[in-house]
Amino acid sequence: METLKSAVPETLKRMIGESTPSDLPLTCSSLLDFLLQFNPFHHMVEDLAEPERGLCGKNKDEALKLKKKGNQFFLAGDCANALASYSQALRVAPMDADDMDKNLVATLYMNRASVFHKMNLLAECLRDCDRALQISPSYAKAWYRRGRANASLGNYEDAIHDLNVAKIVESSLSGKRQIESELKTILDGYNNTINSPAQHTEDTLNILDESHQIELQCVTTPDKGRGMASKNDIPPASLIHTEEPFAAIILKQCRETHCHYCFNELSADKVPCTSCSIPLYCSKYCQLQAGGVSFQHNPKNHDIQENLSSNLEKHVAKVTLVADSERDTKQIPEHKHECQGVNWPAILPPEIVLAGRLLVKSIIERGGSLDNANFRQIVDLSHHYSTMPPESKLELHIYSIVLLSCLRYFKGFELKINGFSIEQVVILVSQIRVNSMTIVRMNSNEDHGLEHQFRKFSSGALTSNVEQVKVAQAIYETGSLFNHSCQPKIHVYFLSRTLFIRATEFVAAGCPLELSYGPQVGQWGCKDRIRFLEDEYSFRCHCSVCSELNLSDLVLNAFHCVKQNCSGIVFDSCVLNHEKQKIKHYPSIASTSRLEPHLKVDNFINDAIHYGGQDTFLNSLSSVNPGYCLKCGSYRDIESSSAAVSKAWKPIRRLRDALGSEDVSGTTLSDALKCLDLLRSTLHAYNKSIAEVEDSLAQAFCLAGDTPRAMAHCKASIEILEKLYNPNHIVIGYELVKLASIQLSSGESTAVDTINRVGEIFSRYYGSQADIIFPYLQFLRRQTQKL
Ligand SMILES: C[S@@+](CC[C@H](N)C(=O)[O-])C[C@H]1O[C@@H](n2cnc3c(N)ncnc32)[C@H](O)[C@@H]1O
Repeated sequence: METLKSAVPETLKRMIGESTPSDLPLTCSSLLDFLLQFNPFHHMVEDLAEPERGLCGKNKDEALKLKKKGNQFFLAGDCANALASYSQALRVAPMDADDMDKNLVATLYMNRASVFHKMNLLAECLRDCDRALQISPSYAKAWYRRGRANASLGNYEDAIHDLNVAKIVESSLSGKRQIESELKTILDGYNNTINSPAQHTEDTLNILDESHQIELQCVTTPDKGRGMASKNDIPPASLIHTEEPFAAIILKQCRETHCHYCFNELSADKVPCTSCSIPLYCSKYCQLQAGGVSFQHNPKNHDIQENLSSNLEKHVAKVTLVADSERDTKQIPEHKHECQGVNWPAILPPEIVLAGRLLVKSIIERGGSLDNANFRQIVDLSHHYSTMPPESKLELHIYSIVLLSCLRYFKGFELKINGFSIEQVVILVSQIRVNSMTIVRMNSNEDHGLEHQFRKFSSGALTSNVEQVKVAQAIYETGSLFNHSCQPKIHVYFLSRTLFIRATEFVAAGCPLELSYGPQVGQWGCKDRIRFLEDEYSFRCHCSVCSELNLSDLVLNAFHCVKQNCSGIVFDSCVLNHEKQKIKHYPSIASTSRLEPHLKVDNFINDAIHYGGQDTFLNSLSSVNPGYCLKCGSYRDIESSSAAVSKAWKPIRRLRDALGSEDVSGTTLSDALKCLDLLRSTLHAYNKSIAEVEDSLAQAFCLAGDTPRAMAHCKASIEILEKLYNPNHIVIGYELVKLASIQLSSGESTAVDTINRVGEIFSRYYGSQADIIFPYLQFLRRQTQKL
């Protein structure tokens, strides 16, 4: 890329750097003309797109080496390494390669099944046996292994069928004898079970959610362009929108850990792509959805069928034939055009590969090429091409030409490279930058212990969400029309690839439905939020809370009045100037009619600070200087106070490090307590830093087994959060989970109320899916039954 960038003549670079969307036909075709006569460009495209040069193809020799390694590990009893070697071998093994008269892939699945069996991972073992048998239906060892795994799972009828088929297809006498003895043991076990009373099986959780009749409409405002609103009132916790992505792509850091189609965590029996060595899937279903039916096995069922009873014949068909539901790909396979063993999907940035997916899908859907006279844009989404830095515009031009050149190697459709098609890709990537959503997953949580809950919720900054992993980037056509608010009333989450949007509060008909793209009120001050949105999303936030005064923005980073019994606020110059600017820019702040009750200054005047009314407050804010108390006018030296605060953070950081290593000494704890006193006397009572320190101290006392003090600090942090956020905010829910775990470990019955409140908060955000996304909620409820 650097070679191409530096080779572009300066005049062309400038032209591209200064271009607007209407200049694109010219800039794109000029750059194409230049690159076409520049040899390194052709070499680069060949390296990326020629299958013979690709490193992402299958490789039989490599697979055989890995298989051998796997066998050695297995024999030495090293299951973890055997598993890793077989999985890697599966990734590179060509689907049609044979190894000692057997299909290599089938053998590898079978070997991996043996490892799973040894590790007692029986469901994984069964799935791998099925995969081996779908390729080689007369694979005796796979039937035998399947039978034993089924027997261990108590599926005796299946086990007996499996072993009967194994006996028929096994060629050696000793093998047949071994199977017979196994069959006898299983039959004995089976006879015992049919004589014992039937077991009650639990109903699986019904995850269907309530569906309110909510009708959405697209509305346009001058400040934010198009946005979504509802035609009717929306009660809290209602599901307002679900959608599948138009196209999606896994992020590079999750390629080895998450399924490349559904983005859930990969299980141990992951399945590779059938034609290249890049994607990994959690199941055959995902593999087929993403890659399409690219490799057809021709299982020779008739080899064994003639010796089978009709019962066994049915059993063999059930196991070896891929179910139609799996084969039936509902959408255009996203990975198919990338799947040539070529390098470009692994090397180009994800947003460019995603643009390729969008482009291909849209060409196939329209059943033609890109040279359509009526063709405006691939998707109807907004972009900020004009405001991009010149360097980004140049990169975007080059990447678009490289992407189109790579896609031409795919034979599935016709693609011309010209000013028009390049322009389409440049705009498409610009749209992806503004509109793509990041799909996140909660970190898996196998340990449901109370202490673990506490630590899990304490990790990271207090107000950040529970450990979330960014797994994929996706374009949702309707989802992209939701604008941003720093105090949203709706919430986004994902299950597999599906987007869910739910109202967390009541939303009146006609009100904008806005979600949070980034930080919210209470997380960062207004100035920082605005800068973040400008840097990351290239727009100046015009949400209602950024144009109004609100308690969180005012107190989040404020100082305490020097008079300890005065509850006044003291601002530093930065915050004060910003808030004054707000008043200047938004004169309507002075009109109480725009103020909604929650967290607005109005409320907080009546609540804690008693400034004598909105007007008085606004007047004092406009006239006060940094360092002076807004209420009594006393002066605090902000410079020395800030220095004292940053000094106080040192012992707090030590405490956090100690918490990380779970070894908090008495001195560390008492130093941190002294710092808390200092922070409390220097910072405003609702300053978020105090809440964060209270939270760390709660954690430390929890670790030390001093639950009463842990509880007091946890409650103190909740008290502050309740001032910064609305009472049903998920951040308070997270903190309440910590409180509940402390209450439970000290046997307090108040835990029941806390957990009920947590349940209410979480269901506003996730509806009945809360229990699926946060399994520990059920765990906590179960713990209360022991009280
Ligand atoms: C994902 S799109 C939302 C739909 C977009 N308004 C449209 O007309 O297609 C994001 C863009 O909407 C605009 N936008 C969203 N929220 C905004 C806000 N709070 N203030 C100003 N502009 C906003 C910005 O231009 C942003 O880049």
